[in-house]
Amino acid sequence: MRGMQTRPIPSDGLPFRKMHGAGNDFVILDSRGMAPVCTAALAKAVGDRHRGVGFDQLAEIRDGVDTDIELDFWNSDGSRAGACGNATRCVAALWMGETGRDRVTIRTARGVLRAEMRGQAVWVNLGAPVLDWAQIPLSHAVDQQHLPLEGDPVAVGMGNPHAVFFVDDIAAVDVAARGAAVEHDPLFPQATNVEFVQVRSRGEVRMRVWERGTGITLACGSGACAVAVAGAQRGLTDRHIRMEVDGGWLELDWTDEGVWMTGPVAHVFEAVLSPKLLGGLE
Ligand SMILES: N[C@H](CCC[C@H](N)C(=O)O)C(=O)O
Repeated sequence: MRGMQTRPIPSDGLPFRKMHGAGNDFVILDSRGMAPVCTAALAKAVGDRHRGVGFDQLAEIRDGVDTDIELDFWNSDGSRAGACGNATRCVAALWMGETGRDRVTIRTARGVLRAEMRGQAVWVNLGAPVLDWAQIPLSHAVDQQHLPLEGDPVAVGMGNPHAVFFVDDIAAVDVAARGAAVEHDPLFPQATNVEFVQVRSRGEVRMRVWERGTGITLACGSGACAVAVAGAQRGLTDRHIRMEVDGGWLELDWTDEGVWMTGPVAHVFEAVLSPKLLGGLE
C-alpha cells in the first residue's frame, strides 16, 4: 500500500497460491513487477470460505526497494494485519526455493524482517517485542505484564497487539467466547489477538489462539512470539521454547536481536481467482 494505486483486476483472472504454516492458511498474491491489486473488498471476497477461497490471512508480495521483497497482510474480514509470522515464513520459504538463497530480507508494516534457512527449517525474526503500553497499543497507561482484565493477561506488541492468558487447563477454555470478548475490549483501541496458554514445562507450552479479524486459527506466528515473551517475562518459561498449537508445533527463541520463530511450511495448490468471483468489486 503506502499510498500506491492498486491495479485493476485482470480480466482473465488473478493467479494465486495457497500455503499454510502449521495450519495457519494463506492466499498469496504475487504482485512483483506490478502495482498491488489487493483491496479490503478483494480480501473479503477471496476470504469467504464458501463463496471464495478462504484464508486466515492474504499476503501480497511486492518488489522490494531496499529489501528483497515487501509483504502486505489482510485478514478475512477485510482489515489489515500489521504482522503475520507464519505467512512471512511461508513466503520466505517460497522465495528461498525460487532463488536458491538461504537468507531473505522482507519489508512489512512493522519494518524490515529477516528470515534464514537453518538446516531444513526456515526461521523468521519478527523483531523485538513492543512492551510500551502506548505502542502496543493499549488505551491507557497500565502494567503491560498485568492487564486489568479477568484472567490477568500480559499484553505484547509484535507489530500487532496480543493479549496472552496463562491458564491451568486449556481444554476447559471456551476460546471463541472469551477470544471474541477480549478482542474488542476497550483496553485495545485497535482490538487485539488473544492467546490462551498452558505451560507444560519451562521449555514447552500448549497454545490456542483467537485472531483479531479472523477468529480461531490453528496457529499464529506473531501470537506464538508474544507468548514466548510473556512466558519469559512472567518467569514461567525459558526464552527458547517449543509450542504445540492446534495445527502442529512451532519453535520460538527470544534473543537480543528479536524473536525468532520456525515451524512447518506447506504448499497446497496454485490456481486462478475467476473474474466472476472478483467482478463487481470496487
Ligand atoms: N496469523 C498471523 C497473525 C495474524 C494477526 C492478525 N489477525 C491481526 O489482525 O493482527 C501470524 O502468523 O502471525
